[in-house]
Amino acid sequence: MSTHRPLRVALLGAGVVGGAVARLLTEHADDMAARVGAPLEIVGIAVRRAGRDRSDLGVDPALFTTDADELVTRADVVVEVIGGIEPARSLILRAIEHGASVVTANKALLAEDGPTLYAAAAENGVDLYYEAAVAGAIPLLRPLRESLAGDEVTRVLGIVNGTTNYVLDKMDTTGAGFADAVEQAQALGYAEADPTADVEGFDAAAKAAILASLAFHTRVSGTDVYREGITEVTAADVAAAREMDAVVKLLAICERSDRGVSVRVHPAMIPRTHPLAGVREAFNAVFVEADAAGQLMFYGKGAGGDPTASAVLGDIVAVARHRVGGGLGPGESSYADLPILTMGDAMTRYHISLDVEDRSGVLAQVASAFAAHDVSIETVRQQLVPGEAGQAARANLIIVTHTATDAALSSTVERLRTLDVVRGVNSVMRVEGS
Ligand SMILES: NC(=O)C1=CN([C@@H]2O[C@H](COP(=O)(O)OP(=O)(O)OC[C@H]3O[C@@H](n4cnc5c(N)ncnc54)[C@H](O)[C@@H]3O)[C@@H](O)[C@H]2O)C=CC1
Ligand SMILES: N[C@@H](CC=O)C(=O)O
Ligand code: NA
Repeated sequence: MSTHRPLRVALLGAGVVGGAVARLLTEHADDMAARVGAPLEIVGIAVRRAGRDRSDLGVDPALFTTDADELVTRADVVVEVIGGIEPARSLILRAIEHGASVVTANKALLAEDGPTLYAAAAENGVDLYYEAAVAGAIPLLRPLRESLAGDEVTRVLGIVNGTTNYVLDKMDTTGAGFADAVEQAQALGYAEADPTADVEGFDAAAKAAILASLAFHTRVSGTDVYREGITEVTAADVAAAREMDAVVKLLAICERSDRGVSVRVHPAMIPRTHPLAGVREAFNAVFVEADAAGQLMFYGKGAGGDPTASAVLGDIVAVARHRVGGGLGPGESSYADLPILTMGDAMTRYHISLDVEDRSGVLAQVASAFAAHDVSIETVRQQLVPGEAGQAARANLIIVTHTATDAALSSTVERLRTLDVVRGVNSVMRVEGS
């Protein structure tokens, strides 16, 4: 039995994640004490509104407070799960200045201003842990920060947003509409307080920034990440992918080359045979490629109260152990300071669907637009579109390119738009994973 004094834990937020943390911390109190070497005592739970019935959490109602500023000054470990930039940032900094170690799930804040928090933690000799911030329950950041610290990571590629994966999966498998699928994801506790962060790709971009920073020992913020969400993905895009035996996924791609670091988040078609294509509902999956380790794959629940709380609890145990036994976990590592490349430099492939006139010379004109930008075509498929009486015959051209820079590919599309024989560009989507 440990003789160490109880460690005081302050919880900021009792929403989807905070509620699950409070409940699990209480239910597993004995096991947690044994693992840490000291009892963990919840000294307060900051909430926005007092008086709500929270009896389902199984914690003493006297612990709820609306005074988060005061609460953070009397804790050994502060767990921030309110989300957003402010007041989360000020509360974390105040907690650190008062000597508390911090556990947070707040990827938005880390991607916006992580270095300020890491510096404050280092200056005050406390831990700042955030495993839950990327891919929920999946142990991913600790492997990057610790297990792979001796290797050189070259690529991190994956599905890191549960809400958008859920939405795209429902659109593909049940033909659900976009808005209905988003509502379902919200009801299941996957979506952010404002689901715009999910569907516009901000959440995945924040996670990509955190992953790239850890993987490449370089500061990458959310604004360094090229971002496209899934709001422009149409049922026709999903159907076009199906025709190619592919699926549409929102991918986060962090790559290191001789020239620097490229970090992007956008929807892409991936072949159904690719392991990421089988990632359903709100699950996440991330591939990591490292020089010596080769390919690694991480898979599991990336969103939801209990799965996210699992990662938070793991971090609480880690930082509490340091309180008992001494020492600190690794801090920020940004020594490599690699240049951040633009999206134009990224190497990718395009799937382009064109509405063209069905007459001689059309293919040659289209092909010349690709050649002009040194973009090589992998496949071309033509489908005749039944024309209306008296109108010129039309065809749908579906072109998949070989790999080229995104700048060359997007210039090619611009050129295609100017051709007389091209009546319209129906859709353009990147292709990854083959
Ligand atoms: N829900 C999920 O699946 C995951 C969430 N996260 C992150 O965890 C954090 C929390 O997310 P959720 O629990 O889903 O959000 P939520 O909206 O369910 O909970 C946040 C809670 O904080 C409370 N709150 C807001 N301002 C406050 C303040 N000043 N003082 C005290 N309480 C305040 C809100 O009333 C709400 O109950 C966010 O940073 C989110 O990005 C991370 C991974 C997964
Ligand atoms: N809203 C996020 C929650 C986890 O980070 C998601 O849908 O993945
Ligand atoms: Na995680």
